[in-house]
Amino acid sequence: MPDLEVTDVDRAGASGSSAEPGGPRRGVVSRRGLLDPQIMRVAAVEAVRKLDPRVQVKNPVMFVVLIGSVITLVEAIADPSAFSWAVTVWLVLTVLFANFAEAVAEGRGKAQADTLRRMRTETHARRLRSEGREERVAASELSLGDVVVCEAGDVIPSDGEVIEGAASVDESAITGESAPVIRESGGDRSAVTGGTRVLSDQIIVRITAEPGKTFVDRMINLVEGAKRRKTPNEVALTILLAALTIIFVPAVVTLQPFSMFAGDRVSVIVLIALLVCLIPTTIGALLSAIGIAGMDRLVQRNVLAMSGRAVEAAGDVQTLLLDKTGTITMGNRMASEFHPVSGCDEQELANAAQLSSLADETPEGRSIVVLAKQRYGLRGGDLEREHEFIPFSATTRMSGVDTDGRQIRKGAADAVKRWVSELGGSSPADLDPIVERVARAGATPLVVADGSRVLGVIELKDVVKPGIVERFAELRAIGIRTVMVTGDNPLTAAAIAQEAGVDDYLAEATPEAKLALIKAEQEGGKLVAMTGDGTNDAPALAQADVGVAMNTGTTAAKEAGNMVDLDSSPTKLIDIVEIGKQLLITRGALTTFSVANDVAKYFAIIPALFAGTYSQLDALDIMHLHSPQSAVLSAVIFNALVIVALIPLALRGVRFRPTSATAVLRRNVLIYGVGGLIVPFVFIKLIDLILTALGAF
Ligand SMILES: Nc1ncnc2c1ncn2[C@@H]1O[C@H](COP(=O)(O)OP(=O)(O)OP(=O)(O)O)[C@@H](O)[C@H]1O
Ligand SMILES: [K+]
Ligand SMILES: [Mg+2]
Repeated sequence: MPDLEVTDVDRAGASGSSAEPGGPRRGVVSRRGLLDPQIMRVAAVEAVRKLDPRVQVKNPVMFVVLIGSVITLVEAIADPSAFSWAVTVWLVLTVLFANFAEAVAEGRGKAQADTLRRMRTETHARRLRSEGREERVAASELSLGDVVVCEAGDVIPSDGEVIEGAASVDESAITGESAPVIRESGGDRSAVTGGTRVLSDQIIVRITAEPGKTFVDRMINLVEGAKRRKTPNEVALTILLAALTIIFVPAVVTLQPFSMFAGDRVSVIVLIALLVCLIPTTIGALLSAIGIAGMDRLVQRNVLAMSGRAVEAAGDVQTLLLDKTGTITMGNRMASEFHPVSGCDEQELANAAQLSSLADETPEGRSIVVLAKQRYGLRGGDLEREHEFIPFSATTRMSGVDTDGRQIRKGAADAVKRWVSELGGSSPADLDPIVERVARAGATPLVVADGSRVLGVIELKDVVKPGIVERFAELRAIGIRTVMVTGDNPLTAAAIAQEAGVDDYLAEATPEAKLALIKAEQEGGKLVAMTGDGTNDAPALAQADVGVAMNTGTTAAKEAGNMVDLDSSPTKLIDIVEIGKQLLITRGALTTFSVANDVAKYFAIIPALFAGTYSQLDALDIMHLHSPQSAVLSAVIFNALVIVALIPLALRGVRFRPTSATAVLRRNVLIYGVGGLIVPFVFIKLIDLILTALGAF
């Protein structure tokens, strides 16, 4: 049983200190920079491997370029010329550059996956047989429902739920946080992760993960992008890009009759080069890199996103729901005082409170036993008679014991008062003022009743996590409304809501009420994020568009959400929203740039190509490129190089400042649209000059 001393350690661990602006801590997160030479080397090899048509066919734009390069290759072999070979080489390079962009984006994740794999190897477990005997097995042999013992020094062999005991655990291998955290049976902090290490005491853990499906396994899949699927937005954009590609095929092919009419047949090579310049290769090449890099940026901030869709949704979130206990507050509510009503003394209240909590495995229940024991000694003897425990549930908001003809209950004030009146009792006049006083101070009042007789109130203290007010103000600045939802009473909720600076709160919320609130917001057309840690948050986490579970939370919560915050920081959503917005803006900006670019290329090359044929086009030939062949090749080279030039932007994301959506849009159209129109003219001319100087054409 944990005593009061460990609490301080625990607070340090659960404090979500990442909310502080101090240096980042890293667990499995790779420290490598995105453009690290090692990652670049691996990516260069990957880029060649990705030439596989089965890979390419998933990206219609680049697939067309690949087919084009095969055709020009055949032409170059059949009728060799410096021009045909040059175009062929640059078309292949175009595809390679696109592959390279994707491979670099994947690089850091692959490195992290390797680190995680090393962590997973060769752990042993002490499995408990049903007769109570212990046996040593390899961690990989553990299956769902097995029960294992872990002692100080042991690595926890797989994911599980603590069913007995409490221990301090070093989770730094996963979270990078060096302060130990408490893991204990009952309540919202019972989940343990395979690969973390027990530092003190002993716990009995029931395995909750099937072999090969542990948290670390999922993390490996995730950072490696092995199971990455296109998000609906990406699919939609890919279809649009494919459509643009298809439209350009006839547009290019019909150039042939024009030139034939003038008695000057355009070669297949030129037509293909032209087509590649016109289709949206820039965004086609960088689209998946942008998505992968977004997920990677989240991992860098210790957030694991299980779906790319959630990351995108985060960019548009308007409402954030947070649960109170464990998310906004530290979450170890400790009994700090007994307040008897008149006609009852403190010892009687403490004894009843203790009796009702002896089997209450929640942190609240245990802290009540500790406080009562400190003041009046242990009263376990009362339970030698027949008894039945009533466990706490988020729906009844009560717990207690039936023993020796007595029914003792403790719980939320309204719940216990209702129970008392159902038994024909009534609450004493001084109860409400006590409850109110405790609640107004931001503490949680638990009313204790022995049958129909109310004895008094237990005060449970909790502390708001530091630094939260400022961060909620930031959320407000980017237009997100914060709502605290809690099972606690309205007065406590109001006090904590004010202290934390949330915009709104919902009190006495059952799991169903939390779920209903999310649905209501969503029906209003809003995207909703939810942050929570408890099993009672799980339905809401599953329903939310962005469900962020605290890593300190229960397995149920972590499985229900679509993101896990390894730092368990309630304000991590600010980072998540920022990364989501950045992802959407980056994709939009590069799409704008890409399309503007293609339009510009059209007007840069066509006049050069036909100036000799149709002299009317001379007026349009503002660039005066050296020759038609030089014009085409310059455009192809520019088209390939622009992909390389934009890789850093695609990976890092365009800079994000918290401003309104219209301001962002205006800025992007200006920079990336107008820029996209001008840049090709400048660089194609430059490349043309270089080619001419080299005496190429
Ligand atoms: N072990 C317990 N025994 C009896 N009553 C409890 C116990 N733990 C909590 N309660 C009461 O039940 C209420 C609801 O608890 P619940 O865990 O659903 O929500 P919460 O943790 O207070 O809020 P949040 O949803 O913000 O985490 C608490 O506010 C408290 O009054
Ligand atoms: K293009
Ligand atoms: Mg909770």
